[in-house]
Amino acid sequence: MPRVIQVWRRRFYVLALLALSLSAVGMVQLWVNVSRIEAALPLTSLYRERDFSAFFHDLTRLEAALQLAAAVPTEKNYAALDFALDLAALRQRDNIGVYGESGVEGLDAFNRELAAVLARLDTLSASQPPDSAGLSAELERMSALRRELQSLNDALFQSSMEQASRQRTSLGELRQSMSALIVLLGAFGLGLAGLLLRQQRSIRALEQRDGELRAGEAVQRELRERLEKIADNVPGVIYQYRQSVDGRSAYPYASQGIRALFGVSPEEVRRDGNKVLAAIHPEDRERVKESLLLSAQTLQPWNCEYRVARQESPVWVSAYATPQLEGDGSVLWHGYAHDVSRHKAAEDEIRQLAFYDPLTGLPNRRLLMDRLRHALAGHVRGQRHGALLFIDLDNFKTLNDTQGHEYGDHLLCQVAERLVASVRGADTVARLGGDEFVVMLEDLSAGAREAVAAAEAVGDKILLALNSPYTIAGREFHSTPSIGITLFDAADQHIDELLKRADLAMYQAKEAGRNTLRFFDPAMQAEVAAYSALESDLRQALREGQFLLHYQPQLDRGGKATGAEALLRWHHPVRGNIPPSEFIALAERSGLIVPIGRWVLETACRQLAAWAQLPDTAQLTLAVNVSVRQFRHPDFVDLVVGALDRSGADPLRLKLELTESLLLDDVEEIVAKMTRLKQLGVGFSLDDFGTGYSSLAYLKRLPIEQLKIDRSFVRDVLTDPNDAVIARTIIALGQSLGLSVMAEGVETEAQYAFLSRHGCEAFQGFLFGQPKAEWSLLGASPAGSFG
Ligand SMILES: Nc1nc2c(ncn2[C@@H]2O[C@H](COP(=O)(O)O[C@H]3[C@@H](O)[C@H](n4cnc5c(=O)[nH]c(N)nc54)O[C@@H]3COP(=O)(O)O)[C@@H](O)[C@H]2O)c(=O)[nH]1
Repeated sequence: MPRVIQVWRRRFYVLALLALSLSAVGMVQLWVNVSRIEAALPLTSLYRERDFSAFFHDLTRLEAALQLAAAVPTEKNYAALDFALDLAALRQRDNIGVYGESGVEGLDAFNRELAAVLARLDTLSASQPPDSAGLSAELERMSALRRELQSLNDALFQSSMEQASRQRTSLGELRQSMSALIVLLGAFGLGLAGLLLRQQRSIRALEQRDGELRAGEAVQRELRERLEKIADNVPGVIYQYRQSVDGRSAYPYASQGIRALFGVSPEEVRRDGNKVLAAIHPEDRERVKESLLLSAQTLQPWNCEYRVARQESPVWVSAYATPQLEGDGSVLWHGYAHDVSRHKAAEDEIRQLAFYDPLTGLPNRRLLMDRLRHALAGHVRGQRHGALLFIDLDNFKTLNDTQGHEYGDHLLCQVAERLVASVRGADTVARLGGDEFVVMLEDLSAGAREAVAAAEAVGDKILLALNSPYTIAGREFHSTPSIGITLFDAADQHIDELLKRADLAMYQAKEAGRNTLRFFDPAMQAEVAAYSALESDLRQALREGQFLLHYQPQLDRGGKATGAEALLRWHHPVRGNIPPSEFIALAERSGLIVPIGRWVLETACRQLAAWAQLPDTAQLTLAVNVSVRQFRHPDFVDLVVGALDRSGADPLRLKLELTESLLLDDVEEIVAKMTRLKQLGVGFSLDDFGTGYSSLAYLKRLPIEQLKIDRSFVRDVLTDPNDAVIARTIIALGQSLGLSVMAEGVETEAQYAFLSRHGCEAFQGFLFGQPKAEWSLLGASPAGSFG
């Protein structure tokens, strides 16, 4: 086979194969230029190559015979030449119509060779002598043969051309059918390849899906195991609970926690959930059932707290579950339940602390106010009355102070018990603090008169109960109460005011001689209203800076100024100057004394620091009044320290005036606070000495340096022998305790002389100067002497 054809064939196959395989993997579209390839189709079957070699063989033979006849022109050689010619002509004749298109080229070559041989044959014929008859005949025959060969050759050429033309036609047809076949094959191959590809893809997808499914299953298995592990390890139980339409219940799933919580295993309740219900405290069981039923009906989440009965103490369980309606009508809850006993206990404790008095266990002020608010909200205006009884023990502070706190605490607890025993279970007995109790009576009666009678009856009962002797630590003790009563109905919306009314009535009872009860008199209402108005004015005064300080000089026996007392003044924008006696008590009761006292301290310290800059005032001390409530405030020491620091005042020049009433409460804490301030250099003076109750034992322990004789004794010191004795005793007491004694409210020279004669060393009063806004206005001489 010719090389070119072989190459073409190989290329075609390789190309076709490549195209098919590319198409099979979906990478290229099959495109085959058939017309190029068809030319290289195996035409060699039509190519009679061997026939041409036979021709050339004949020519070679003819050539040889020719050469021999030319060289040796014998008859024999001519005969051989004749035979060679004959043979060539014969073969030509046989093969006409056999050659294909490519055979034409071979035939051409053969004819060119043949023409050359025949030319030489003509030359040979012309060179032979004409007398050789046999030879001439032979030559004649050869010429005829030559002509025949020539014509045969022409015919052969013609036939070859026709044959070639036919072959071309059939080749064209073959090309077309081959193209169609190839296209068909290509298309089929493409389809097949696509199909294969698709199949391969689906197999791959299936394999992938299978892999994913397997992986998913593994993940799910792991997840399930993990969830079960979590569910079994969380404190509490995670469950599914089903209630069927026929009333049966079951736990299709319950974590292991169900054992600890309900004392049953998950297996036990898988088909029958009643064991869990049976474990619920009998008092809570119905409530649990009802709430479940409601959840099933409404398909709302179920949230319930209940107890699980235990031999020791019940366990509080908090359960939460969301219901889901099943196809068969049953309800399936997915839920979680856990032990909340500790939370409950903590809640109870917090509630107890927030709403109950730790000493007596009675409701505190907060709970009382809450119940009062509810009581008012529940009442229909004018239809039912209630009553508030404000109870204060008459001599509690004395008892507490002389006998100690424990004794006082015992008394308070016994009072609480007696109060509770004196009223109905629905009524409220509260302790506000200290020795103050409040009893709230509800639903007394529709009519005010009957309500008054009912409240009075309870009040009398309480009076009687609290008057009975108490036994504390084996000793008998007597205590009496003062009771203030006020009625309320739905019209009363201001619970603070209700308490104020009862409080005021209680003060009326105190003023009426104690150990009695008083009803709030509507005439007191004006006072209540005035108090309320004053309170809000005080707040405004603080905000708007309506306060100022006045200074009253304090002198030594020689009349030389040693310092001053800072006295608070309130310049009311409408009412003008309001004296402290009219608002200090209210400020104390409302708690406003704390911010007001803070302002006084800050201002006084700044004044001290300013005086320190001037020679005339640099040596002066400044006394500042401190109320009991202010001193008891936990931040009091820090407040003083802060005021000194901020102003730069010398602590040695600051004197705090405390009242005896301070000593009625928690002396230990008071001593500790005073000691801390004393260590900084701050001095203390005991104001209004002689008017209250002071235990000498405590007095000795206090880091005070001065006693101030109350001005009520000074006022009548010359006319009332008792006051004179008191004044002299205080002076003597001070001397024996190593304390200086100051007489306040000194208005006359005679008072001054008397007190001075009996050893009083320090003085303050109008005799030396009224309180003034500035030191310069006080009229002291440059040496600081007055009068
Ligand atoms: N907690 C605080 N209490 C304060 C403060 N400022 C004053 N007060 C207390 O108010 C009460 C009344 O005080 P005030 O009306 O200022 O009366 C003082 C003097 O003006 C008055 N005084 C002084 N000398 C005389 C006198 O010769 N005769 C006379 N009739 N009165 C006189 O005495 C009051 C000072 O008393 P005291 O404080 O006991 O030394 C009064 O209890 C003040 O303590 C404050 O900032 N905080």
